[in-house]
Amino acid sequence: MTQLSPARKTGDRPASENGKTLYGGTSSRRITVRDIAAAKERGEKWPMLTAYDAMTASVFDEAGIPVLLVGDSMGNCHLGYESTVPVTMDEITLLSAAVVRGTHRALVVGDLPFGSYQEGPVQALRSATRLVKEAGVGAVKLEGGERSAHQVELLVSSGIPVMAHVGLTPQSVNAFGGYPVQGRGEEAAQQLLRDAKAVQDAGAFAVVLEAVPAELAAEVTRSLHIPTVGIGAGLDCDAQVLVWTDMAGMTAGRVPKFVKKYLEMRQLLGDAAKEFAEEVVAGDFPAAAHTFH
Ligand SMILES: Nc1nc(=O)c2c([nH]1)NC[C@@H]1CN(c3ccc(C(=O)N[C@@H](CCC(=O)O)C(=O)O)cc3)CN21
Ligand SMILES: CC(C)C(=O)C(=O)O
Ligand SMILES: [Mg+2]
Repeated sequence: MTQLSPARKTGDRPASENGKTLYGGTSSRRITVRDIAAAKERGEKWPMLTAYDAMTASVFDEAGIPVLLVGDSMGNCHLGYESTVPVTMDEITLLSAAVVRGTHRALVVGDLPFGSYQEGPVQALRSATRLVKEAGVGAVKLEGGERSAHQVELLVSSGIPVMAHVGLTPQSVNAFGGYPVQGRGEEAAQQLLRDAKAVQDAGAFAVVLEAVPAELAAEVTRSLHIPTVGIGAGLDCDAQVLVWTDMAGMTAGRVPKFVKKYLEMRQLLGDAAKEFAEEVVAGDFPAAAHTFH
């Protein structure tokens, strides 16, 4: 039998045999936040990737990735900005709609961009409502722990599932002065625990832990009943997320230390472009098979 997901530590049969796992499951209906909660109950780990267009999203959907994040990392990965800070609601809405159109099964989460929720719960609800109505996302994500708890509460009570994001919150790059690891030292660790608890209490269905020591992420994961989604947060989170252009080796320049490259896409695509160019220059393309008469 092909094992689509690893057997659980208990030595049970692979959870995929019942057809209900997030990754490797056989159900073709769209995944919901209830499925995410059930996975934590089963102790099942799951993968999440970013996506910024329908074509790439359909590849990940067909590969069985259960949750796709239309990250504001589109700013630097896709739109040529220096950071995520300039990304607008128009940009997130346009690309989120494309990702929803490209998928059948994945839960699509739209990232609320910088400036679209910081004014308060009412602004957050206006922005999140737009993403749900115009793009069709199943959930939204926003950055911040205690400081964003009121926003999370109003969205959730209005019927919009929220993924929170604590630790390194890249929209605060100008305040952090870069992208340093968070939660180092007793005081910072206690603050991170309070942040994670605050968004759980406010009703978030999951929380991203970015760039925090593995031991602290493990402690947060043990103390919450909602799943933690790690990025640079060690092995003991319930889920793992990577920016797709990073894991595919497509991102230009340096990538964070927590990235593993599963493909050298930049190199491969560049080689293909050069081969096409050389055939054109040499008069070898198009051949008979690509020609009408
Ligand atoms: N392509 C891309 N990948 C990402 O993971 C990502 C984005 N863009 N844009 C938004 C944020 C920014 N992120 C970043 C960017 C840099 C580091 C980084 O270089 N961190 C240092 C940590 C050094 C330390 O404090 O010890 C590192 O060396 O990894 C981390 C996260 C994560 N997000
Ligand atoms: C790195 C993930 C969690 C994110 O927020 C993004 O891609 O924008
Ligand atoms: Mg983001």
